[in-house]
Amino acid sequence: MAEPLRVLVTGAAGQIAYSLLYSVAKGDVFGPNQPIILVLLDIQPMLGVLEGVVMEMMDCALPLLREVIPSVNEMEAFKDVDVAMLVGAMPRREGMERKDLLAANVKIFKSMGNAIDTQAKKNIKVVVVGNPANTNAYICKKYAPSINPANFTALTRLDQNRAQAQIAAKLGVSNSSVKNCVIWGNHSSTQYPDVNQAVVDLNGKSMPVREAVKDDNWLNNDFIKTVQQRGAAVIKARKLSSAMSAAKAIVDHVRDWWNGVPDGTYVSMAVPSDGSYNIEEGLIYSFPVRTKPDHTYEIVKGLTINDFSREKMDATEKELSEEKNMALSVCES
Ligand SMILES: NC(=O)C1=CN([C@@H]2O[C@H](COP(=O)(O)OP(=O)(O)OC[C@H]3O[C@@H](n4cnc5c(N)ncnc54)[C@H](O)[C@@H]3O)[C@@H](O)[C@H]2O)C=CC1
Ligand SMILES: O=C([O-])CC(=O)C(=O)O
Repeated sequence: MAEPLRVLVTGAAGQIAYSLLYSVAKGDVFGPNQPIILVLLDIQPMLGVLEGVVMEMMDCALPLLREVIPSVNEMEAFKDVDVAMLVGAMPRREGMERKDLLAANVKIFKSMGNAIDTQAKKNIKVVVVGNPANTNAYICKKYAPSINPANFTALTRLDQNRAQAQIAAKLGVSNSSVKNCVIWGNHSSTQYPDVNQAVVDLNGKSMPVREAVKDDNWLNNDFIKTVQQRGAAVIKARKLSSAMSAAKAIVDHVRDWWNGVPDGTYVSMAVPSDGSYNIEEGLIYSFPVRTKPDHTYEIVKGLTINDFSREKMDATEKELSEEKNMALSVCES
């Protein structure tokens, strides 16, 4: 069997982690032959809850789980980490936008960037989940200059899954029949869910989603708004933000990054822009990416962008650029 991977989950006493940890520990991300050591980081006041989570992880008696290490010490927790799932941050409540969390959360990611820079393995893979996820990932990357910037990503897979599920429900097909829905930009209400490249398997035949749905008005209006506002709708209903679906999306994101996706398909991840599609370089912007079995990815280039898409891609870029400037001034103050 392979050497154990050291996987860190922050916010480990919180609600997303409670759905995430079992899935990671039983092999849904790294596969059935990869043992793991789980490091669970939270803050001092949550230590009691964290200890309960550790007991439960132990009581699952999972074959791949070699060790569970609770921690409230950031520097210790990041030591030699291979993969970090950065969930720990304040969630929003009803009526807030995710960027309203910026002042409260962004300093957490500055401090984690420092810990990654000095403690983690140099090829660490990071997914930021805590909101505002893209901008927190930008700050984390900035404060870890010794790590390849491409190793910092933020989660927009939940948005992709939401888009895919809306299309599948509209067409009455299984979720797995729908492929290549793209999320552009920020994990916020300006994100642009784009089905122009998406395809669906219908009666054994692959066809463009637009052709199958035959309702451009729905695709260009209600569909986009539903995906953009889904997080807020869940908060309104549950009085808590999405947790089960967020955990599932983290599993999907890291599994596909680690293992690669089949030829001809791609997934959405917020990654540092390399200037593709004229998006400001360095911003953590959600693009379609092709992941590969060597744990790397490339942004899918050359997709046709019409005027409708361009306007929406630019609007979400503008928001990210503004968030970046606000975050930098918070971190420098
Ligand atoms: N990107 C995405 O798709 C999604 C992002 N989120 C975001 O994920 C974050 C976590 O959500 P929940 O688990 O529901 O929140 P929660 O409040 O249930 O748990 C957050 C946990 O993080 C811990 N924490 C706070 N500061 C920390 C620090 N410096 N180091 C380590 N742990 C720390 C808290 O003590 C708490 O246990 C929120 O910011 C939420 O908005 C939620 C859903 C989807
Ligand atoms: O909406 C929120 O605040 C939580 C989140 O990011 C989501 O569910 O997409």
